[in-house]
Amino acid sequence: MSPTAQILDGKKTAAAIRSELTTRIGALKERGINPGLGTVLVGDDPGSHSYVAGKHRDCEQVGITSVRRDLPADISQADLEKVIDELNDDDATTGYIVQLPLPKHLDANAILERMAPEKDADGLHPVNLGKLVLNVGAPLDSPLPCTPHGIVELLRRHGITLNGKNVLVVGRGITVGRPLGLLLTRRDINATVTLAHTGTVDLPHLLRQADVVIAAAGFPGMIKAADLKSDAIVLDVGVTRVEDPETGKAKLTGDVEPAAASTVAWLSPNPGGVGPMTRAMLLANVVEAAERQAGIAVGH
Ligand SMILES: Nc1nc(=O)c2c([nH]1)NC[C@@H]1CN(c3ccc(C(=O)N[C@@H](CCC(=O)O)C(=O)O)cc3)C=[N+]21
Repeated sequence: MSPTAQILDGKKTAAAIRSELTTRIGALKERGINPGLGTVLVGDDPGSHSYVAGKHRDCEQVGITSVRRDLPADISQADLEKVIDELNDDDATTGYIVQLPLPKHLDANAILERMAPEKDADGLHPVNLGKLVLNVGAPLDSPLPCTPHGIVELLRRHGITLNGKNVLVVGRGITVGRPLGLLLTRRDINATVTLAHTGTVDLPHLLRQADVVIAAAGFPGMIKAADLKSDAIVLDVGVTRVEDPETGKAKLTGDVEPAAASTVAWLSPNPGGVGPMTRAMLLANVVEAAERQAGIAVGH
């Protein structure tokens, strides 16, 4: 079957956002403010390395200074905390991220909590997640988590509203599913959200009722085309690295069966969908943090 779904084009949308941000970065620089992103990467996972490299390329493109802190896989909690303290105190770093997941011997929650909340470019600090729960602030006073924000922006810029729709989020991870459920149930978005996870008993039953499916579970092919409504809007967020049997090279695969491209109404491709939007929203968080730190109204 040929593809019939309309494409939620994350690559193109992210490029438009980067271009808007370039203007705001120019305005900041005219006032003598240089937004700067720091990245903290622990260990040598190839996937994490490639994501972090992408973030630095994006920064370069829009005129954000970026600094890398690449640390050995066996770094101690105390030494990693020292790096966090340095970044909190470094005026050149207006925002930074700690690439997740961290090696198992490290306490990721303690690291996130040690970050200065106003420098949290990922929106994953407990204070910023708390503001999301309390429904205050973001994006004016606090950053939103990048992937949930990217999903909302991708839909909005394709003219899709969620008011009154049944949205099924698959996955309860801290970077996507959990905060996404909170964001989509805000009054201004007004979706009815079901949050499914590995303990869900009858996923196909939920899929058949869903107007919108956001798959962020990390299991390739777990969302079957046959279970999706023909008018469904489907966002494929999951990223799993698998080896291409033909070339032997690593490639990225989403959670949605590829056949869905010819059975549903809208589909975000993967790659080329939510991934680029996540990166664009990271840049937006860095710019907004610099605007707040300079006392400029966010978005101006
Ligand atoms: N502290 C933290 N913040 C994160 O935002 C974070 C993280 N840890 N850990 C891992 C996940 C994963 N993630 C992706 C970002 C961009 C793409 C992306 O741009 N993907 C491209 C393809 C990139 C490629 O081919 O390598 C695409 O979908 O088109 C994918 C995945 C951010 N994460």
